[in-house]
Amino acid sequence: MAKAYFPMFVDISQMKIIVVGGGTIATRRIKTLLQFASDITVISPEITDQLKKLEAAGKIRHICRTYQEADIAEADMVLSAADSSKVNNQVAEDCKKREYATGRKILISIADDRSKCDFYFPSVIVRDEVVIGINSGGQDPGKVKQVRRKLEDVMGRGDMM
Ligand SMILES: C[C@@]1(CC(=O)O)C2=NC(=C\c3[nH]c(c(CCC(=O)O)c3CC(=O)O)Cc3[nH]c(c(CC(=O)O)c3CCC(=O)O)/C=C3\N/C(=C\2)[C@@H](CCC(=O)O)[C@]3(C)CC(=O)O)/[C@H]1CCC(=O)O
Ligand SMILES: NC(=O)c1ccc[n+]([C@@H]2O[C@H](COP(=O)([O-])OP(=O)(O)OC[C@H]3O[C@@H](n4cnc5c(N)ncnc54)[C@H](O)[C@@H]3O)[C@@H](O)[C@H]2O)c1
Repeated sequence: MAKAYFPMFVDISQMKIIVVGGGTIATRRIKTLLQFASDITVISPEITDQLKKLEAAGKIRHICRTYQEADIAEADMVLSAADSSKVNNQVAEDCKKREYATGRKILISIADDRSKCDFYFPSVIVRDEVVIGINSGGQDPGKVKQVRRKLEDVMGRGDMM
């Protein structure tokens, strides 16, 4: 592997998480995050039916409009998964600007540009008290998905995946 990333298991249960975009990728990641976090706000003019259900169940908040800079002001973690590299890029820049102004770290993941990610969103399997995170250092997310499926075949599929 060219550059392997260390799998650091972090407590995100108290983190304020902002997700920009409410499409396929945002939905997949929010479903993963909900196993570990509860303060998740989605900023998006449109969201998937699955996200609508999660909002109706009180699991997430939804702000129904396009992204604005102020949205990331209090965030601990920001995921940007809009279908516009201009928007995703703007989110990354605003987070860096905010970090510089406050000296407070914001963990950033930008879905269409690995070079702007502070961390890589892992593929996750949770079985009882065991959490497995899979990652390819940004090299091959498709292979990561294959490995996750093979592991699930061996372990049996959980309810969440
Ligand atoms: C693990 C998983 C978690 C999740 O997303 O939940 C994940 N990607 C998954 C799937 C997937 N991603 C892509 C495809 C279609 C192509 C293919 O088949 O290969 C598929 C397959 C599919 O969707 O079926 C394309 C893609 N991915 C990235 C870029 C941009 C770039 O590389 O710069 C592009 C081009 C996008 C474009 O077109 O613009 C970037 C990232 N994707 C990451 C995570 C981070 C690195 C993790 C690692 O490498 O280990 C990283 C760097 C950053 C981040 O986003 O945090 C999830 C599998 C979950 C599961 O199924 O278990
Ligand atoms: N990292 C990965 O695993 C991976 C895999 C495939 C695609 N991608 C990339 O992820 C991004 C999203 O893909 P998708 O399939 O979820 O797209 P999608 O079309 O399903 O969803 C895009 C969402 O962004 C929202 N949006 C658009 N403009 C916005 C704005 N200004 N502010 C807030 N929200 C806005 C839309 O309303 C929609 O909800 C794309 O850039 C794609 O290239 C990443």
